[in-house]
Amino acid sequence: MNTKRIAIFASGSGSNAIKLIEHFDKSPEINAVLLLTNNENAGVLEKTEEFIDQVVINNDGANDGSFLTELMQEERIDYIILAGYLRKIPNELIKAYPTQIINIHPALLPKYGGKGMYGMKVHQAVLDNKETESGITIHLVNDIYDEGKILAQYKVELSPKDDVNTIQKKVLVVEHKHFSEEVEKYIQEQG
Ligand SMILES: Nc1nc2c(c(=O)[nH]1)N[C@@H](CN(C=O)c1ccc(C(=O)N[C@@H](CCC(=O)O)C(=O)O)cc1)CN2
Ligand SMILES: NCC(=O)N[C@@H]1O[C@H](COP(=O)([O-])[O-])[C@@H](O)[C@H]1O
Repeated sequence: MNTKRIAIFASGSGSNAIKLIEHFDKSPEINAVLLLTNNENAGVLEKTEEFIDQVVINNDGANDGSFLTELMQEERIDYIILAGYLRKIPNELIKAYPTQIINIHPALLPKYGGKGMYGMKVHQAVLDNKETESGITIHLVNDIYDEGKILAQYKVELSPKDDVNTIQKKVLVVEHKHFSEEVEKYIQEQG
C-alpha cells in the first residue's frame, strides 16, 4: 500500500485528534499530515501545534465545498477523519471523497444521532432516557448527519449512578481505545 495521507477535522478539545496523531506517528503506511478546525479557540490547536500542520477556517469556509475539496486535493489528502468536528461536511467534498471520510459519534447509532446531537447533548439524551448502555459508532460520512455506513460499534455499560460527566468519561475511554485502530484497519482494507 502506498503511504496514505490523512487530514483530521476537529472543533473541540481534541483528545481523539491527539490519539490519532500519536497512533499514526508509529505507522509506516499512514501519515496524519493536516489538522483542520472551524474553531479558532479550539483546544485541539494548542494540543497539536507541535505535531501537525494546522488550518483554521471560519464557518463560511466550513460550508464551502469547493474550497475544502481544493484544499484536500492540494494537500494530497487520501482520507479525512472527523474527530469531534461539528460542521456539516458539504456534499461537494463528500462527492470527491465518497468512501474516504470517517466520523466517530459518541452513541450507538441510529439512536441519538442527527442534527443537534453532538458532545454532551448526546450523553444528556442518553441519561434522560435512562439507558443502561451507551457506546460509540465509527462510520463513513454521507450527506445526512450520522447516516453513513457503520464500520464499528462498541458499547459501555451504564449504571443509575452515572451522570453526563461519567457517561462522557466512559465513552471517551472507548473512543480512545478503538478509533485509531478502526481507522487504520479500514484504510488498510481499502488498499
Ligand atoms: N455531511 C455530514 N457532515 C458531518 C457528519 C455526517 O455524518 N455527515 N457528522 C458530523 C459529526 N456529528 C456527529 O457525529 C455531528 C456534528 C454536529 C452536528 C450539529 O448538529 N451541528 C450543528 C452546529 C454545531 C456548531 O457548529 O456549533 C448544526 O449543524 O446545526 C450534528 C452531528 C460532522 N459532519
Ligand atoms: N456528533 C459528533 C460528536 O459529538 N463527536 C464527539 O465529540 C467528542 C470530541 O471530543 P475530543 O475533542 O476530546 O476528541 C467525542 O466524544 C466525539 O465522539
